[in-house]
Amino acid sequence: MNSLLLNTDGVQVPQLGFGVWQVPSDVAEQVVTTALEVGYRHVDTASAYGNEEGVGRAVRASGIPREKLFVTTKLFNPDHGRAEEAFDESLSRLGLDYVDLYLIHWPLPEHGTYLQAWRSLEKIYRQGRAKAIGVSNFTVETLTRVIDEAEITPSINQIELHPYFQQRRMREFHEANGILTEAWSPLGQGQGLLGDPALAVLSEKYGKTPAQIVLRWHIQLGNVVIPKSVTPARIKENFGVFDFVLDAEDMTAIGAMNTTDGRIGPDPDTFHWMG
Ligand SMILES: NC(=O)C1=CN([C@@H]2O[C@H](COP(=O)(O)OP(=O)(O)OC[C@H]3O[C@@H](n4cnc5c(N)ncnc54)[C@H](OP(=O)(O)O)[C@@H]3O)[C@@H](O)[C@H]2O)C=CC1
Ligand SMILES: O=C(O)C(=O)[C@@H](O)[C@H](O)C(=O)CO
Repeated sequence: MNSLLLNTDGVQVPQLGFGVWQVPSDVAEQVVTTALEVGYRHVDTASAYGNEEGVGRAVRASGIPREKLFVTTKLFNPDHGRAEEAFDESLSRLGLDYVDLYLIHWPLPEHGTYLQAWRSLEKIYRQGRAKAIGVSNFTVETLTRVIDEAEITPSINQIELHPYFQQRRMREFHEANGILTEAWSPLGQGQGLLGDPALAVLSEKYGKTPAQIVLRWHIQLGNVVIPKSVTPARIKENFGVFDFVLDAEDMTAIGAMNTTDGRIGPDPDTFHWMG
């Protein structure tokens, strides 16, 4: 399993993780248990997903030493002004003493509260209760403000990223600032992308499924990647991406799949969902 170094105190993140958006808490307990049995060591949840309890139960029952696991959760939008309390509530639902990564879920630029929230995350980090801190859905503009005005640069920005929406500008910005790019909806939510004829050609060439081709592309780009599945065979399939390498020509071919209107999820500049 590949790991990437974060910009904070030598903390490493397993490059392939397991996402649990839209998974009810009891199902999350089952599928995280399956994922940990398959070999995943990194789980991505959020307060907004309503499944931190199930994730925590699976993590605690796994028998895997806590330091070998990487658990991420996120500060939900209505909690920007009470981040320390919200963090305590997440820890308590997870039943853990610390998380490996705590993220601001959305920047909500019109509310102007993300810097205040970030200062609370810095405090949580200094207390050792989050081994690393980062953001999600931040744009060049909102990230620049954090970098310029806060003391700690976010270690990761988790953003929508898949072959139809490749986020080149954000990836370049992250690289220039020592921030890791983490891809959400990395399989395009399993919709049209996985049936694309270009992926069928590569699937045939490498003897790998379209999902494995896409995940391998993310790995070779240097993204942290967190596919979600509640299907045991797919959970296993998505982990099978470390035994082959896409050649440069095929990386370029997937690079050419980018579209100008490929976004599936909300636009961070205008998304103000309060739950
Ligand atoms: N920070 C943020 O704002 C956001 C973060 N996220 C995070 O990213 C994670 C992943 O993103 P998500 O939106 O869930 O979408 P993904 O791109 O991971 O796709 C998940 C969908 O693809 C299907 N699928 C999974 N594996 C395969 C496969 N091998 N073959 C065919 N279909 C497959 C799943 O079906 P099934 O489950 O039925 O097997 C599910 O419907 C989330 O779970 C969450 O942790 C997501 C959105 C926003
Ligand atoms: O999954 C997440 O982390 C999200 O933020 C999304 O659910 C997002 O809120 C959304 O897509 C709502 O439609």
